[in-house]
Order: sequence, then C-alpha cells, then structure tokens
Amino acid sequence: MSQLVLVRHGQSEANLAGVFTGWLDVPLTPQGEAEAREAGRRLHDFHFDAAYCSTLVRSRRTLELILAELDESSLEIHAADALRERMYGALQGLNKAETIARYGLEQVTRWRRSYEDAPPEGETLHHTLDRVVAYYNEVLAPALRAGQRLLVVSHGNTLRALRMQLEGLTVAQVEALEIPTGGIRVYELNPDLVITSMSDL
Ligand SMILES: O=C(O)[C@@H](CO)OP(=O)(O)O
Repeated sequence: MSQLVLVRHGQSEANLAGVFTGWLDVPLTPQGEAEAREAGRRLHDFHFDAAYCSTLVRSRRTLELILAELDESSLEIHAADALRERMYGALQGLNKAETIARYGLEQVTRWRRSYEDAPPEGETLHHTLDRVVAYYNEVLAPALRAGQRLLVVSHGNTLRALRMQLEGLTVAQVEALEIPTGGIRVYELNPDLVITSMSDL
C-alpha cells in the first residue's frame, strides 16, 4: 500500500506580516520552525522512501526540520519549481489588510481564493493546478505505483490545487478550502492509485 503525505510549510515571515507571498523567498519565523518540528513529531510513526519540496526556502526548511525530527536526514530531497506557491503577480509583497482597504474584501477574496480569476499578472489556481498535477503525474505517481511512501512539503494554494485533483473537489469546495501552516494530510492509495483512505493528522 503506497502512502502520500502532504504538509504545508510552517509560518513564514510574510505570513506573520500579513503580506502576499507567492514566489517571494522568505524564511520561516521561529513559530514556523516550531510548527515544522511539531509536524515531524506527529509523523513519528511514519517512514518515507522519498521526500519532495518546492524550490522556496520555507518549504525546504520545513522538510529538513521534519526529516531531522524523524531521524531521516539522510533521505534525498527532491526540490521542484512545480511545487512552488501560486505566483501572486503584482500582489506579491503587498500587505493584505491594506489591499483589502484599497480594493475591497470581495475583490481581494476573489484574487485569493477564486479558481479561475487571476491576481493581476499572477497565476490562476487553475494554472497552478495544471503544473502541480503534471508534476504529480510525471514524478509522484510512478513512485506511488511502485509502492513508495512519499512526503511532500509545499504551499497553501499549491496544496489546495493538488487536493482538488486528488479528492475530486468541486470549484466551490476548493474555493472554501483553507490549509493551516504545518497542516498534514495523509492518503493511502492502492496500486491503481485509487485513494483508499485520507485524513488530516
Ligand atoms: O501569500 C500567499 O502566497 C498565500 C499563502 O501564504 O496567501 P493566501 O492564503 O492569501 O493565498
């Protein structure tokens, strides 16, 4: 039985400051590092064959802290651009509260959570889904078919997109889905990659 564990990185400096992040490469806060270690502790019964993160430092550091907690620091890390956060375009670096004050909550909520509306010069969640699902199909699915247990540390919107695909969520469901920093989702899959169980840890 193969296993896929998805983890959102711990709190970043931009999360703490309430700033749109996207592809900005910001570090974890001390609380974010603690959330990563806590995720590692919650995963203490798990063993992984391969570990994946994005090419952004908050994702990689979270993965390293989890592996250290599991005494699996020797596991090779695969870092991929395809697992990066949704690109937030012109919103990157802007304060979220100030952006709401300027453009209104309805518009900002659409930019943040809509499936098809792109933030100015940014990616739609639909586009993020296309690139992350392509990575799943090309890299993760063959390893899962071989019976491996995979740990993937990625980002809030990237994981919303991947969960939409894996769990068959509707547009309304993915638009309402919020994933906390350090949040863990566990899937078991049969050899045909049909999900046989899924739960938050
Ligand atoms: O700023 C971002 O890149 C994301 C995740 O931190 O924020 P939001 O939840 O607003 O999409």
